[in-house]
Amino acid sequence: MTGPALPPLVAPGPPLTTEQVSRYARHLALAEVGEAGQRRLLAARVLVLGAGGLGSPVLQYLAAAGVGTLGVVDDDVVEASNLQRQVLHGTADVGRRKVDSAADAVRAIDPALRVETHAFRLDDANAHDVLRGWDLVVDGTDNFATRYLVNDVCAELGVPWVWGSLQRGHAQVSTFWSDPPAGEGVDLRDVFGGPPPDGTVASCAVDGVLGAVCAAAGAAMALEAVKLVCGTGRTLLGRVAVHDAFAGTWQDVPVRRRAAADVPVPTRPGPGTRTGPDARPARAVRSVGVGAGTETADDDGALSGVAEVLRLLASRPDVDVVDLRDAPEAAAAPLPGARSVPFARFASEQGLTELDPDRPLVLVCRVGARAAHAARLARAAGVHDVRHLPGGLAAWARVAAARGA
Ligand SMILES: Nc1ncnc2c1ncn2[C@@H]1O[C@H](COP(=O)(O)OP(=O)(O)OP(=O)(O)O)[C@@H](O)[C@H]1O
Repeated sequence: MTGPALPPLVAPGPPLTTEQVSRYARHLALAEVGEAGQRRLLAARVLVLGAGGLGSPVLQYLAAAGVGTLGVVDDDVVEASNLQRQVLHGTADVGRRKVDSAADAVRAIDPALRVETHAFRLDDANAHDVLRGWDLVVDGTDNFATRYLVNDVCAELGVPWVWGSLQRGHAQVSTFWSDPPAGEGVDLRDVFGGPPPDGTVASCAVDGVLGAVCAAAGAAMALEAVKLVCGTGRTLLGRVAVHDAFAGTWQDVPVRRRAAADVPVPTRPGPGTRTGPDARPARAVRSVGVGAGTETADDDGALSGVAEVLRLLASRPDVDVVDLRDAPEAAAAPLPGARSVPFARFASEQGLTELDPDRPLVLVCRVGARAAHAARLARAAGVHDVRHLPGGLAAWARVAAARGA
């Protein structure tokens, strides 16, 4: 499945100079970019939110690609613990404002580019002013409040935006545009409803993140920006690309515009939620974030605890108990009797079509978010009896550790 062919976001700028012909020779050799595409890139205004793990590769590749005006918004300073993945910054930058370090890095790549820095936090009060006037927004921030703010303000302004999210060895990337010139408009609320309740999703600081996953996801986000600016290839509009770095896989999860009747709990005025591989109405959901940074929780089918899963495993051989953890997570505290299907595979089109709609399904993961999201996908795929374990297998892992498993 691919997204719609979209027209270019940006009109071509002036003819290329001799220097530019030389610098962008490898782009010019590509029919998909060519001279017109390069002139569009040079004329483009792209705002990058966050100069951290995702923002670093995004800014590097957009600068190298010749995006003429780059905006950078970040209110943070560089810390030593950032250097493992925030490759825009070096040891000498520790303590500097990230926007200053990022601007220097962009200018080192190409001093001819314009860089606009905003060393403050994007919030409700300034979002319209900050996001207005850009051709495209690329969000490399790390929190739900900012993502949903960006989603809703971009929808109001009619601006497309590229989203990325990371956790541990997972990444998710997509393009959202509420009212695109071709294809169906979708936004973040179509995927996850709304932000999760506070404290339900662990941060990267707690959960860790593999540094190079930022590069994989950030490069995918930069690619989205290049395709949108040039009107070339197929973007991820209507799909979420789900990367499992430990498994070495990329999967596509289709996204559909939510039905008007499906109303979630939005943080700002707006319609409801809907996702999944078909157009049947989803159950009312409230959303949260996933193992990969974002998932959706669902009150339906919630099991009471690990003990209930163990009882089902012992007494109901007809129940399909699926462990959605990655192989390393599951290996640390295996759940005997459960079938292992890592979340990215489960959520893929192939994974969902392999489900038996008439077999009761129980979904478990590490902290509960992936299982809740997978439950929603499984129901949308037609499975009648789906249950999941809020809170995940953390309690089971403690038991396994105490037993010396
Ligand atoms: N609303 C916001 N406005 C401006 N910048 C933001 C906003 N929300 C997040 N950011 C920035 O987005 C970046 C996210 O990157 P990342 O998570 O890799 O970095 P980090 O917050 O430094 O990580 P860690 O929490 O591990 O120290 C951060 O630099 C953060 O300051």
